Amino acid sequence: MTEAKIIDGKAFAADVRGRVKSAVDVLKADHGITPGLAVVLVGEDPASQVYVRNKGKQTLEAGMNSYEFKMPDTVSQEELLAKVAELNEDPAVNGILVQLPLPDHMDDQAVITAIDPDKDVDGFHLVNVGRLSVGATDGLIPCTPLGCLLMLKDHFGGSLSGKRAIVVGRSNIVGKPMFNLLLQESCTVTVAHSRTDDLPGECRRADIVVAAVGRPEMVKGDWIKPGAVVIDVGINRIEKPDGGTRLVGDVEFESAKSVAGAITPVPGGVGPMTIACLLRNTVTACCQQNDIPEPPM
Ligand SMILES: Nc1nc(=O)c2c([nH]1)NC[C@@H]1CN(c3ccc(C(=O)N[C@@H](CCC(=O)O)C(=O)O)cc3)C=[N+]21
Repeated sequence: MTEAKIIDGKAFAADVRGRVKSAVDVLKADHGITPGLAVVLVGEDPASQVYVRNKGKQTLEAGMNSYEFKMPDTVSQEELLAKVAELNEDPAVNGILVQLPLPDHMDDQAVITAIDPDKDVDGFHLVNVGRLSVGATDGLIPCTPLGCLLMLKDHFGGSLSGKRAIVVGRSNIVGKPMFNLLLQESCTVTVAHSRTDDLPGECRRADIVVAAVGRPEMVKGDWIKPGAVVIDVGINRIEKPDGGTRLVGDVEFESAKSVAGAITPVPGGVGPMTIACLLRNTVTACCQQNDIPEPPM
């Protein structure tokens, strides 16, 4: 048995960002338009600040405009909604991302609902959830599932038709949209979760395993069908024996690697693709708002 191919999400994401940049160049040269992404961060969470900084940096590197708004965690929901309303009306802003989770005194769903669905580059608005579930072509697709799908299609040379897929996890931001995307690609899809009977047995039937449960190293190597493709969405920070911390996924990488046909690592797998797809969605949104055909990405 040969070892799995390690899918290099970092390299793949750099490639997607390159294609996004080429699309941005076309929009600038042929239409005089520079896409803009607004990111709103409420509070001082250090990890969130790092993510927001990376998003801003990569947005600029792709040739787009980046607008960052930091609000203290004492801000009221009304003030945040007023900011969202202002960004909805601003023609320079094609995409709006409000970093989640919001502080406890705010209602995440109410804030998402306030975003113009056509600027909702996270794809979390109910209108985009609905568009995805009916297979509409004008929706914005959540970045993490979209990144997973791009890696899977690349691995299989374009078509996933007929593959047996399992999504472990049923969240609104990964599990459910991933189910819809795989179904649309004509996979036979199982959605498993904490109450699933015989989760190892369900996983062993799958040609494609997408792990998105948020439990460190839960999916073991002997749950994987030999040759299956494993996409690990988890990003869990765990304590090392020496007291430091390290990042692990939802899959036990070492044992899965010797069984799978291909596997994404953590870090360097799905994470970088999430940000690349955010930039891609911003270009998609910009083209739709300006009635311009989307350059190939
Ligand atoms: N409205 C909203 N949209 C989001 O998309 C969103 C959000 N809120 N809140 C926070 C989470 C988290 N998130 C990540 C994106 C990239 C990496 C990433 O690139 N990770 C790298 C490095 C990880 C590290 O070193 O910490 C990797 O996996 O290789 C991780 C996490 C987007 N989020």
